[in-house]
Amino acid sequence: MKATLLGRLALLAIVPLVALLPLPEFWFTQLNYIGLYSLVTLGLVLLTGIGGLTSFGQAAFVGIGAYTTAWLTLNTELSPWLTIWVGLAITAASALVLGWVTLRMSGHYLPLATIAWGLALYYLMGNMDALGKYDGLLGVPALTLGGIDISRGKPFFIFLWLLVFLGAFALLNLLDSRTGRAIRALRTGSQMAESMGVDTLRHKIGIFLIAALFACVSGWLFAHFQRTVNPSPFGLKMGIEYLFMAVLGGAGYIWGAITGAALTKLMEDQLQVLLPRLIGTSGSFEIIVFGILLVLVLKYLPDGLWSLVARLRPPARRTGVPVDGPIDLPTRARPGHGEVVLQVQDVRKTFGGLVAVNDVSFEIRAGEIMGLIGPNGAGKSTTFNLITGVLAASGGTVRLQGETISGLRSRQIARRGIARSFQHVKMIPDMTVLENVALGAHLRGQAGALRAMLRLDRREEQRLLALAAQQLRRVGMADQMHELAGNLAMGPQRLLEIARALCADPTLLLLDEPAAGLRYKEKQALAAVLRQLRGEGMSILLVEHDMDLVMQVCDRMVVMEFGTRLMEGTPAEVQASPAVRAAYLGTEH
Ligand SMILES: Nc1ncnc2c1ncn2[C@@H]1O[C@H](COP(=O)(O)OP(=O)(O)OP(=O)(O)O)[C@@H](O)[C@H]1O
Repeated sequence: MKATLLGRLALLAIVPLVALLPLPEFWFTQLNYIGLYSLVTLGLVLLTGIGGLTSFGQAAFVGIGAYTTAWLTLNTELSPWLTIWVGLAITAASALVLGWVTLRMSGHYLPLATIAWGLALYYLMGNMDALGKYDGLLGVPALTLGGIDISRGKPFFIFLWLLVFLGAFALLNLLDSRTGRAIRALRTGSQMAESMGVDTLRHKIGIFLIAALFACVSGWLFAHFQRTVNPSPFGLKMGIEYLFMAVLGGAGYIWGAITGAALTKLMEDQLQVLLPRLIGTSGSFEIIVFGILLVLVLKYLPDGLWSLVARLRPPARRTGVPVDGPIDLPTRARPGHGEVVLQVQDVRKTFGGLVAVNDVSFEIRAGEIMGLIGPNGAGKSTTFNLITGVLAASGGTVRLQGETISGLRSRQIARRGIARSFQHVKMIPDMTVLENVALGAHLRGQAGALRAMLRLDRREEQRLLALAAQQLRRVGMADQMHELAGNLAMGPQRLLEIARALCADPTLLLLDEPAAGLRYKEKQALAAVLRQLRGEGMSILLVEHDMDLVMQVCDRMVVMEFGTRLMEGTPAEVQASPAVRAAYLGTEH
């Protein structure tokens, strides 16, 4: 922590020191453009590289910041120090509306909507008399601080780059937090994050908003730096160029944003001189080179140039937040041993004409492991998805401790005390095991994005990480907590999912084929963990194909066939049943 803080202070101190260097004015102008681009790409890294949402419309948000301050300072007495807030408010309102409409839909709606948005705003700026049409607005006043003009040269350089670094630190803080883990989970699709209680739509809109606000600040600075605004720097071409900068630098890395912005600006300048000379005619040929470069980077270095630097550093290891501190988080009231925890009553699911689950009923009691077995296509996963809210039931009721949960969304069900694992492990490979597990504790914290950015979340963060470490010890993975999750073998990956689910302090644990892909020893370790959890009073529903494991650990089991409940009984009763044997062998019974 201290090392990080010192490093950041050193970076901030370097800015005024660089300004003291006897560099030609031209270089400061270059660095100023790089800083302005970096502010936009920082937001894009969060949005696209980390959140997995593509926007071609960031230049339009830059335009809003620039035009707002230009128009207001030219037509009213407002100081630029006030117009920035107006620009931010307009940006926030447009980003919220755009995000709210498009982010609810999956697929390519956001990229398409941002293209439409970029084009619409470009033509709006170019056609409004009040905004000077395509000539724009001239004579934007200078930005002054204490009577000093800070809108050009070295003073602008210092102000701008301090903002760039502070913005980068805020984003780094954000990513290293409860909200940051939720944001990083967005790329894996919404199912896993929602089952941890994350409101994925809110988080998507949140990062879209943050990226737009970063772009707006860049536009505000740009208007006072250029002293004039016109639509061309805010068009779709520039929107694509910002995306190129983020991809080139490394869309998953905060420092990749600055790297990409710097390289693009420097290359652009060189190419604009060199290419017309080589070709013998003038034109924007650099765009062709950028296009080729983009293809090459995506093919050979999909994580961008910064990934080369990131590879040199040791795997992420948190030293700042101690993981053995007090946990001190509120816990759920536990049901008494033998009390009914889950009641599945006449649950039904149809897909068109197919009845995948046909009026199935069963109960799970506190402190027992219930197996849900059956041949392929019997309806186990569908039943699992009906309980966890991934699918809406066509009929029947599911109750958790007497409260009806059917019809609720999966994050609402998670809040009520059901935690789950996935048939195909869902985790974030470039986060550490500890961070992945801490994602399971999402609902046990409250700190939001702003608190995280300002580092006011440390007490809570310490508790969440201590809790994650405790659950990792519980499943025997204490030694691996600082490894990258992507490096784990299948056995530990399954245990990671169990530890993550346990972080939610669940009343009921639902495990979807946890033994799939495990070797014998790993299965034994899994069986030991399940028995230990039952010993601690946990109720577990186990959907599993591995009969050895099921017979070893389950107290009772429900057997399904063709969507219906074939029988329910102890492992011995199920094993002795001719009907079950026939179902598995595919013979008549
Ligand atoms: N989204 C869906 N749309 C249409 N049919 C579906 C859908 N999901 C499942 N089904 C069908 O419902 C039936 C039950 O499938 P389900 O995946 O629940 O079985 P399962 O017992 O979990 O099988 P497995 O052991 O192979 O995972 C199957 O016939 C399957 O093809």
